[in-house]
Amino acid sequence: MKKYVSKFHYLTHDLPGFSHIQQVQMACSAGANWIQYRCLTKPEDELVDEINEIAEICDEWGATLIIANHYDLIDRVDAQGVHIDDTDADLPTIRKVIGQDKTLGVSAADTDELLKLQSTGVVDYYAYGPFASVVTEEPDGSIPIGFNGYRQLEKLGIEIPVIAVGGIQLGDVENLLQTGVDGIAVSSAINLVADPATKVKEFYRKLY
Ligand SMILES: Cc1ncc(COP(=O)(O)OP(=O)(O)O)c(N)n1
Ligand SMILES: Cc1nc(C(=O)O)sc1CCOP(=O)(O)O
Ligand SMILES: [Mg+2]
Repeated sequence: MKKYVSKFHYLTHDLPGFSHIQQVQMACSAGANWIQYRCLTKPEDELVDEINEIAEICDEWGATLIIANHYDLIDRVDAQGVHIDDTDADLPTIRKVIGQDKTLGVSAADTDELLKLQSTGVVDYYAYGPFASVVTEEPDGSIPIGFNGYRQLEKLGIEIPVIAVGGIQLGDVENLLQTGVDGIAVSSAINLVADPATKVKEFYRKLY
């Protein structure tokens, strides 16, 4: 079943002084229609309450909510889907757990991983990157793929939406779209600036 996948994925981040709930309120009120809750610090019981609070905000604004990694929580939260950052995860099992109606996104760092994911037949979109270096992470040896990395995709016969991710700045958007990617995912370029809501609006103006 083909599912709608937005051209713009806003990702929350664990930040002092700017909670996930505040981030989602900011993004939705600035017009974001696709929110990924990406919390790497809280225990599961706290996650459920926070996700459901965030789900209410998303409902109010008509935004889609995706949760990062915690697919086992899908029956306890009001979210449209999950994003899995481990390419080696057992994706057919995850699909069985979440069901056919939920959206399943997965991260990939090279073309072999993209093709491997495609062969599973259970993924709705790929997040492919990093496009550039990710300022919020320790270097993990992954090589930024740059514009050329996305241009190679046409030859591969990838049929599922590809979302560019990792180190994307506003000024990269036009050139990224020209490579043929279906959308972009952004966290730091919004969450770490003085006026994140204005930045969300600027990303939307570039994308639509
Ligand atoms: C849309 C989207 N893209 C990427 C990620 C997470 O990034 P990744 O590098 O795959 O995972 P970490 O190891 O950094 O957690 C995401 N959550 N969503
Ligand atoms: C957390 C994360 N890691 C990525 C990787 O490719 O390793 S992409 C990503 C999502 C956010 O990226 P940004 O903050 O640069 O927008
Ligand atoms: Mg990463």
